[in-house]
Amino acid sequence: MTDTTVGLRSVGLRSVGLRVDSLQLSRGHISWSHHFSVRPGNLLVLMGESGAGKSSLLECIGGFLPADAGEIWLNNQRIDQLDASQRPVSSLFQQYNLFEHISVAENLRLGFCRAQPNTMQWQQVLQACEHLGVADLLQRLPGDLSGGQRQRVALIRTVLRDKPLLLLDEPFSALDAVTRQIAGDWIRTELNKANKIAILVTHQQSDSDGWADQTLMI
Ligand SMILES: Nc1ncnc2c1ncn2[C@@H]1O[C@H](COP(=O)(O)OP(=O)(O)OP(=O)(O)O)[C@@H](O)[C@H]1O
Repeated sequence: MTDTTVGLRSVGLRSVGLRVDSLQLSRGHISWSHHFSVRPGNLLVLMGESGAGKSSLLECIGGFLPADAGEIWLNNQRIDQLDASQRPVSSLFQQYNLFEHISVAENLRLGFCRAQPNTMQWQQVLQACEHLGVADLLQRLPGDLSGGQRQRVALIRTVLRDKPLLLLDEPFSALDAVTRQIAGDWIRTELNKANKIAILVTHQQSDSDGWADQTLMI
């Protein structure tokens, strides 16, 4: 069994933020035990070799893989017993989750309640699109985008949704070095602005060096 125990001492058992408490999960004959916490506004970078269980942990926190034992608390609410659709979590998985039959703009709107962002929320989306270099793609279908463009669109939707916890599974894997830097800096800024928490899976030590408040190796 792989065991990750970090952070609880520094954050204490305060109820704000994310607390993953003696969480046990398994896949086939592999099992993991996780015990850590993350403060509001902070970014936890999750690293480990291929197959180590990084995506499995995100899937469990997101509600797509049931835990065998333990609890997950977010801002004073126990969330591990909620269905995935009810968890206050916004996830970016490796497949990017874009709907192919609707435009980029419509995909971005889907991140918001009844697909109707208010004026301020839509303004933030448009600013993010400018900043990340996808503003001229809004009327295209996802199938007409490159892998890196799709990834940035999905990242914008995931980060700007009105959810306090972001799960980002290799969000920069299709980006060149310059765009990666811009995207990482942008995530950091958005976390600080909205006091959100993010768990970001990566294979690059430089992502941890550049943006992490804490790093968890599994
Ligand atoms: N849907 C599944 N059904 C059964 N086993 C799975 C499933 N998904 C992953 N696994 C297994 O669980 C283990 C952990 O996989 P996981 O995808 O969590 O690792 P990872 O650290 O995210 O890997 P990578 O860096 O390659 O994305 C692996 O041994 C993998 O083969």
